[in-house]
Amino acid sequence: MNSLEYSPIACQSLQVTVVGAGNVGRTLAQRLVQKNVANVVLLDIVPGLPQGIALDLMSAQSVEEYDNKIVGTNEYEATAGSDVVVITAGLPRKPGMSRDDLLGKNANIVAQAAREALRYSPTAILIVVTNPLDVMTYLAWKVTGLPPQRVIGMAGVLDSARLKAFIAMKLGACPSDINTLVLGGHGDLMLPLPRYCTVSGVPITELMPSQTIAELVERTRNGGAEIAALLQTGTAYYAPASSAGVMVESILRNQSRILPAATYLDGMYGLKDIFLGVPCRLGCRGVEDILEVQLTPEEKDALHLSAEAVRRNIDVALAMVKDS
Ligand SMILES: NC(=O)c1ccc[n+]([C@@H]2O[C@H](COP(=O)([O-])OP(=O)(O)OC[C@H]3O[C@@H](n4cnc5c(N)ncnc54)[C@H](O)[C@@H]3O)[C@@H](O)[C@H]2O)c1
Ligand SMILES: O=C(O)C[C@H](O)C(=O)O
Repeated sequence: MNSLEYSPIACQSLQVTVVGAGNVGRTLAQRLVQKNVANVVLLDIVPGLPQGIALDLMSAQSVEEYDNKIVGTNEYEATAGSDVVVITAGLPRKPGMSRDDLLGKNANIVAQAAREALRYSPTAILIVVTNPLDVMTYLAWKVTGLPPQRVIGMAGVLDSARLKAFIAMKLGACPSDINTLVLGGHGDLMLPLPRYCTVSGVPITELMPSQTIAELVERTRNGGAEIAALLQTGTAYYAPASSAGVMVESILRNQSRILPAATYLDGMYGLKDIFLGVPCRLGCRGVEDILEVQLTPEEKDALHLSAEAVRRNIDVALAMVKDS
């Protein structure tokens, strides 16, 4: 053979659209292609930005040895046929702001992104990352009219991972030996559950005094704000991108991983018509199951308090996008 003539093989690859090519979006895109999870279409409103990042990541292909491809675009048409859509578009908070302060800026961005992306990929599963997370996930579900199991918010994996990191640092343990569970909304009232946290199966309540556990719980609740204050410009993105990445992977590889995520509750945990973080089985149909863990009366009250904080903003968000 003296010439390189490739005959194209008709094959269909998995495709993920990532809306928003900022810190979280571009890092997620990198993770997905480097782990060979799927091809990625990276979309942003800024002309040239997603195209530049895509070209940079394609240039790393031979060095890092991955096969999946990434293209950048400003047009939703180019995202057609995606299996999963992840929305990371929107503003991050600045130090001193709460995530809820982003509602006014991000509601229309998320509503438009969800509608447009689903118009071109009508069978996709939608993962929302933009804050305020639980409200934006509800909004994306409402404006797309998708079955609720196909709309999922990313936060619980991140919050649980932060708690794992803090436990590992405190005990000098290996993070992958640690299991944690954080329920509720992705806000100041999230509910880390020490009773369900273990190191190689041993409850942390047997490994640390309650005062230390209380400090780690508080640090987890403030985990996002702690990083925002250190960075000064922007918020966390490596762990958020990793967290969204494992959710995408569990869906596309039908791994059935049980991961905490914002899902639609219709009676479970005594809550109705709300997206809130609880353990979900994620597979090829999206949320395949929701696990209802046993809660003490105090934990249940705390979960409901967190839900109320989310619920207060849902109507505000819906009113914002009503006429757009
Ligand atoms: N759920 C979580 O746990 C979690 C974790 C980290 C960040 N976040 C949130 O994710 C969002 C993004 O964070 P980031 O750090 O990547 O911000 P960033 O500012 O780095 O990136 C945001 C990107 O969105 C783009 N964008 C804005 N409007 C758009 C539109 N209409 N269509 C397409 N793209 C648009 C911007 O051009 C920018 O590139 C923020 O709201 C942040 O609070 C959530
Ligand atoms: O803290 C933020 O605003 C970003 C994100 O929600 C996080 O927890 O890192």
